[in-house]
Amino acid sequence: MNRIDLKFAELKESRQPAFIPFLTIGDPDVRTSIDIMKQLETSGASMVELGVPYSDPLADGPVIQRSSQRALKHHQVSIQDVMDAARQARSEGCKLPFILFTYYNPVLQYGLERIFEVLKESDISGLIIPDLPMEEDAEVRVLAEKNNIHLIPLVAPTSNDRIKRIVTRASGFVYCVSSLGVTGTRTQFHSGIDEFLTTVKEATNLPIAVGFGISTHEQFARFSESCDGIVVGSALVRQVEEALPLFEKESTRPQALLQIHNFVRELIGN
Ligand SMILES: O=P(O)(O)OC[C@@H](O)[C@@H](O)c1c[nH]c2ccccc12
Repeated sequence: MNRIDLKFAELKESRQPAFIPFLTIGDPDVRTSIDIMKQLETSGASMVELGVPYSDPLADGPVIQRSSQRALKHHQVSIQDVMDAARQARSEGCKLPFILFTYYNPVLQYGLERIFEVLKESDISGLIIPDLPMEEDAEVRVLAEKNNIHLIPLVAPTSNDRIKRIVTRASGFVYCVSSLGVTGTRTQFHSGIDEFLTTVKEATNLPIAVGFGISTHEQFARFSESCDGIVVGSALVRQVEEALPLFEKESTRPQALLQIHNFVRELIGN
């Protein structure tokens, strides 16, 4: 058990879905990311995916690609910087369960043994590595289990007979990708999305979360029926992008955070 399990159990009691935002840490700077993390908690987030900016985000659409470029424009934002940001947010009272979101290359460079020790020290409860295939995840899974960190797998509508194998090794929750292709807001999802979600739900006792393309309350409500959690990245990152000029001046930062608050309230329903 860790913060992620406790949060899902709490939400199950109140029959509410988890709202799981994704944020590129360091966009536009780490201090602002920490302020946004705290705002997200106030506004109703259940846990948060802390994105490590990456120069080659293959699975990301234009909004998150731009966000990574902004974060990396002025300075390197490493896995260590993101874990330090998580510690800082925690020390400032943020109680959200944290999920480190990173591509595999930076993990290998950081060091597999070391990353799990520091994740644990940083009170980060989950890890998502979108480009780590199940066939290569044995060593990572062993270290994750040893450190009580959930290695959260992604399953796609095309996973088909792999779904069973992926979910039997899952931990924390299963991240169901709603559509094929890259991240980014969408008006429609994969044609067999509902059957896909049912298949995953039937294959595991773990909570299932859905992500990719969700940006409106109507979409959020629709998936609240069949999923235990809903991930929203690009639509939120877009809000950060639009609020950049307000974040730049101390006097207008509260207005920037209020814009993010209003977006979240509209998305998840007041
Ligand atoms: O951005 P969207 O369409 O709301 O999807 C969530 C997504 O951003 C987040 O979970 C994520 C960011 N980068 C990724 C790469 C692969 C899979 C998922 C992700």
